[in-house]
Parts: sequence; C-alpha cells; structure tokens
Amino acid sequence: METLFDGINQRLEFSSCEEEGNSSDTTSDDFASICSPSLACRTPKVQRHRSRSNTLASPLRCTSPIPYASWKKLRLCESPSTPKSLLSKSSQLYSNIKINHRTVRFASAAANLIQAPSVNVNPFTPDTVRRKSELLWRQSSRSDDDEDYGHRLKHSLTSSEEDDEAFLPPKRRAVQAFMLSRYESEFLEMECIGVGEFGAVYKCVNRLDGCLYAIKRSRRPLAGSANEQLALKEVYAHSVLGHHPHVVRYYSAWAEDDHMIIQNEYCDGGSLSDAIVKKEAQGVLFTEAELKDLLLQVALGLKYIHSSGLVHLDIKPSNIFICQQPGTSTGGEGESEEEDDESTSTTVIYKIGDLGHVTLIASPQVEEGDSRFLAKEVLHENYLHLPKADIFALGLTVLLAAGAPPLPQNGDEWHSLREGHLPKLPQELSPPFRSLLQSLLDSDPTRRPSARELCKHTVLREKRTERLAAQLRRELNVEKLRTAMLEKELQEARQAALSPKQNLSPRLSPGLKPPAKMGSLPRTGRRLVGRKTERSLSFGTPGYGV
Ligand SMILES: Nc1ncnc2c1ncn2[C@@H]1O[C@H](COP(=O)(O)OP(=O)(O)OP(=O)(O)O)[C@@H](O)[C@H]1O
Ligand SMILES: [Mg+2]
Repeated sequence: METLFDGINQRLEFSSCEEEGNSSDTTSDDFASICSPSLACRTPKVQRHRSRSNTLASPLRCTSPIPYASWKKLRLCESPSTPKSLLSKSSQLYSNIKINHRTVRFASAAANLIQAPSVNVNPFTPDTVRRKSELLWRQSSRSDDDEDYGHRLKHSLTSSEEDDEAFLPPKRRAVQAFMLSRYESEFLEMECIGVGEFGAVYKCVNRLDGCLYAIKRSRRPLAGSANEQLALKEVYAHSVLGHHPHVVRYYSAWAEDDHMIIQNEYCDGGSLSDAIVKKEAQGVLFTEAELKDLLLQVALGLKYIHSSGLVHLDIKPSNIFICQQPGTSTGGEGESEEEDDESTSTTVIYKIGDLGHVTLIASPQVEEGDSRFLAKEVLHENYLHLPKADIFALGLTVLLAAGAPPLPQNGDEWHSLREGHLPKLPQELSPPFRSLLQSLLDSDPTRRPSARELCKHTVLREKRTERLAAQLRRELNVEKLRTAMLEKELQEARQAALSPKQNLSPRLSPGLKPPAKMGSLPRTGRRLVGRKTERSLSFGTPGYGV
C-alpha cells in the first residue's frame, strides 16, 4: 500500500505547474500500473455499454465527444494552491527564486522528500475523527522537524549544494505548496478505499479544515474518452442534487493532469457491498428490520433524486454507502413534514453515491449500469419509466442484502428474475415484506411502487407507526390522569359550595396538590390530536365534566 501511495504522490508532482503540453510525465499507463490489478475490486460492467439519446438539449447532456476545452474549464485551480495565503506566499517566493531547470529539479526532489506535511485539527469534528487528525498532525509535526528535514535533504541532494540556501526550512512549506498539485497541497492522502470501473477512491484529510473526504480520481486520462462523459455526468448530477441525508454529499471537483478529481463526503462504514461481504464472513444475515430500514432509506434518497427530475441508473450495493452515526435521525433536509417526524435511533445511514450514470427522466441519455441490476425494459430501450428501473435495482439490492446468491449477468436465471421470480433466500421474510420486494421486481414497471410510495409504505413505516402508537398511548394515559385529578377537584369544589358553613377554600384530600393550576398538571410533550396544535383544556367552566 505504502509504495502505491508514494507512487501516486510522485506522479502528481508538478501536475499543476507544468506548462501546457508538457505533461507527458504522467500517463494513463502509469496510473493504471499504480492501481494494480490485485487491488482492483472491479465489478463486472454491463456487456452492452451503449450511449443513446432520446433528445433535446439539456443541462445534463454531454454531447459526444465533449471537447477537451469543455472539461478543462473545470480547472478551478489553475494556480497550484489554495488557500489564498499560501498562494501569495508562494508567488512572493517564486519571484525571489531564480527558476532554472536545475532549481526545479531540486524543488521536485525536495517536495518528494517531504511526506506528510501539516494538517489542521478541526475542533468541531466528532472525537474519533479528531483523534485521528491529531495523530496525523503529531506525525506531520515530527516529520516537519527542521533537523530531520535538513538531515534528509543532505543525504539526497548532494549535487544541489549551491541551492541549499534557497530551501531553508522557513521557506520550505511555501515552496512545497507552490510545487504541489491541488490534490497534494490541499489533502493528505491516508489510504486507497476502493478501485472501481471509473477510478480509484482515496480517503483523505483536508489540510485546512481537518475533515475526512473521499477523493475519487479517474483512472484514465479523460480528454476525449468515454470516461470523460461519466466523470462530467457525476459532477453535473452532484452539483444539481445539492444536499440530502441519503445522497453522498459532493464538495468540489477539478481537473488535474488530465484526470478528473471529485471530492465527496467520506462514508466511514464503506459500501453496502462491503457490509454484505462482512456479514457473510461472520455468518450473520441482515435482519428483516435492518432490510426494511435499508429499503426505506435508499427509497428516501431515490425519492429526492427522482423528484429532481433525475434517475440514478446504477443502484447496486457497491454504490450505496454507509455512515455510522450514533443517535442520528433519518429525517432532515429535503424530506417532507411527515418524514421529518421520523426520528430513529438508527446508527446506520445509507447514502446513494456514484452518480456516473445519472440522467434526466425527461430526455434521457442512457448509459446502462451493471447488467446484473438492469431492468428488462431498459435493455429493450424503453425509457418511459426510468425511475422504476432504479426501483427494480433497489429490489435486487435488498435481496442481496437478505442473503440472495450472486446475481446472474445474463442467461435463463437473468430472465427468470425479470419475470418476477425471487431468488432463494437463506431466511424467511414476513409475507408482507416479501410481497413488497416481489412488487419491486414486477416485470411491468408501472406496477412497481414509486420511490414516493415506498417511503410511505405501511410495511416500511410500521416501526414508526408502532412507535407513534406507543407514544400516543403514553400521552393518553397522562391525559386520563389529568382529567381524573380535575374531576376530583371539581367535585370537592362543588361540595364546598353546597356546604357554606365550611371554609371558603375547598379542602383538599390528603395527597392532592393545590387545584386547577394548569402548570401544576402533567403536561404532554407532544401534540395528541391535530398536527402541530396543542390541545387546550378548559376546566374552569361550571359545566365541565358534568
Ligand atoms: N464516499 C465514499 N466513502 C467511502 N468509500 C467510498 C466512497 N466513494 C467510493 N468509495 C469506495 O470506493 C469504491 C468505488 O467507488 P465508486 O463506486 O464511486 O467508483 P466507481 O469507479 O464508479 O466504481 P464502480 O464502477 O464499481 O461502481 C466503492 O465501492 C467504495 O468501496
Ligand atoms: Mg461505483
């Protein structure tokens, strides 16, 4: 692993400060060799990869082939480094240093030597993340030690003594920032977390904010390739989709050295595919409750994507990511009022990622996803119900999580699944849940439920319904107690009124608190009947309770 990253670090050297046309240093083959086949966990892609358009111009459509210049515009960082402070320091230094061929070579060697430059520690991040950042910070401080730096420099740069003075430690960081690519200057790479068809994904810490990100780098150079379209689609889709709790969050994208780089939210639980493999190895299965939770959460993400006029077209376990967040709610931005009510104790948040196949529902340009998850009508080029293709893929995804055997890529078994025959499962699912899954695989897309319908489905919402019922029962009991107390107090007040000889103030029976003060009675924390309106009780009126 170590050498892999070192290699990549070296490959990225000078990527943003090279002159145009002088970037031959880094080639696709180089990067392909970095991502060795042994590391690759590629999923078989559909055998028939075709790009077809039904249509009219649209913001998402990438006319084919996209001119090199179009994605080059994504070079958000022509200058080598942000933030601005680094930039200005670097450029000052640049003007002071005599740049010649030899000096540049020297700088390159110096930058190569300096591994693990500084990383900020974000005080607002959760403890676990902060601890990791602090560790990195300590390591980087150690490696930043001037003595150590001087020592290493002396050993490897014997031929550049005349330039030594130009690279005194105080200037080192600025020089380094100037020489490095945006990727290197802004992020500290921690590990490679996945290699897919499109590219490799790295877990990185942002040096400025100290937070973790998943950085996806296209495997092959993009200009003019089919991958260019996928990369652009992913960036376009992410930027249009904004922020939803069940869609992997996008932060930024840029082109570097002819490769697309996408900075996304890092999901600490890996992919659903990893989770399935892990459970399998442990000999355990997702419980029905967990499967329903998975189905509901992904349906919420799909509802958001579909309501934005888009379809995903590559829903599968390796494109669903997991965030472990203790005590969080699945409700949140982008969800309807009734979903906001959904405050669960779930520790697993599922998020839809890998938007490389996203297209518009209204004028689709379909790049089929994985054939194992492909709905039959899409294969037949019927794009009238594309959102239902996502629902079909979601059905198969949940079945895989339920323990179904690996899905066929083609052949009789492939067709059998598309005729509504569920695969054999190692666990018995309840009939309502099973029939819901069956409906997701219906050969007729119009009979499959929509994502919106799924989100409201009683089978998926029953946990919520049970919780609501329990809450209402508790509230009802409190209300009954309040009523009983009020009735008792009322009765005593009446008795006092009927016997004038007695004290004017009603005598309280032992154990009873002073009467008729709303604030002294147990209050309900939730509304009981009628949304968002507190039920008011009027118990001062003479006729109450009679
Ligand atoms: N945001 C993320 N958080 C954590 N891990 C991630 C993230 N994004 C990707 N990964 C890891 O990297 C792998 C590949 O990512 P991704 O699906 O985005 O790339 P891909 O090249 O499109 O792959 P494929 O073609 O197999 O779908 C994932 O299976 C997962 O293990
Ligand atoms: Mg993927």
